[in-house]
Order: sequence, then structure tokens, then C-alpha cells
Amino acid sequence: MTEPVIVVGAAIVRDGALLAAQRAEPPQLRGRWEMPGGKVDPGENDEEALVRECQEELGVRVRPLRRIGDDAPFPLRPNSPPAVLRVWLTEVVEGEPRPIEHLALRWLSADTLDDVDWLPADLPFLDGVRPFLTPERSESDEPLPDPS
Ligand SMILES: Nc1nc2c([nH]c(=O)n2[C@H]2C[C@H](O)[C@@H](COP(=O)(O)OP(=O)(O)OP(=O)(O)O)O2)c(=O)[nH]1
Repeated sequence: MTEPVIVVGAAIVRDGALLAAQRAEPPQLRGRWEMPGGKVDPGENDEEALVRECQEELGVRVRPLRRIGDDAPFPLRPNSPPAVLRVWLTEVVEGEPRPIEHLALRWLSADTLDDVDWLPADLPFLDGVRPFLTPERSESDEPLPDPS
């Protein structure tokens, strides 16, 4: 039996928010949201693939910290054998993410995590990310000005 294609996704969390990326391609996935990443190439391990993909897609250097959740099978194409999505909690160690290959990037707080149209394979991972997120700060959370 052939091994499934492994797709790694980076759950990049910073300051209590998750970085979500909006796909440009292929046309049937355009506009939907995912975690940055991609297919693990032959001879590469998961962490190496994540570091390479985040450099290519976001222009940043990342460090994968640990896995979140279990492998999630999903159809890469209709009628093809299922691929597997594997998600890693990841931190940016250098650079500021830019949407090099995506239409847009968004930092999602606990309050906005469900606001974007996630690819279906990503949905089971959101609960594993949620504990790392904080609610959106609203104006009323701002510290009051010092009266003196
Ligand atoms: N990167 C990524 N892909 C995901 C996620 N969820 C999900 O269903 N996918 C799907 C979309 C694509 O069909 C596939 C990943 O393909 P890709 O096009 O991003 O991979 P790649 O960069 O290695 O592409 P290529 O070399 O084959 O062109 O996995 C996710 O969170 N991140």
C-alpha cells in the first residue's frame, strides 16, 4: 500500500492569536482559509517541511514546537486516496509574516477563530488551538487613563 501524502499545517500563535491564511489556488479552494504549510517532500521530515513552507509562503523563519491533535484524513482530490493533515503549534522566530502566496493573512483571537471559512480538514484542529488564544481586546479593556 502506498503511504498517504502528508500535509503539514503551522498553527502559528502569537500574542494569543492564530495566523490564518486565505488560499489563492486552486480555483475550487480560492478564498478559503487554512494554516500555512503544504506537502512534506520526499526525504524531508514534518518540521523541515513546515520551516520550508513558512519561509516560502510567509517569508518568516519558524520553529515547530509540538503537534496539536491527531492526523486528519482528507481528500486531496475527488476519488484520490486520502491525504493526511498534521498540525504543529509553531512560533515565528524571525521576520513578520507576509501573504506571499496567499490572498490575505489574519490574526484570529478566541473571539474571531470561527469567523473565517476554514478548509474542512482544519476544523477538527481549532479546539486544540483555542486554549492558546485570548479574547479580542476591546476599547473597554484598555486601562483607564491615569487621572493625575
Ligand atoms: N497548507 C495547507 N493545506 C491544507 C490545509 N488544510 C487542507 O485541507 N489543505 C489542503 C489544501 C491542498 O489541497 C493541500 C496542500 O497543498 P498545497 O498546495 O498547500 O501544498 P504544496 O505547497 O506542497 O503544493 P504543491 O507543491 O503540490 O504545489 O492540503 C492547511 O491547513 N494548510
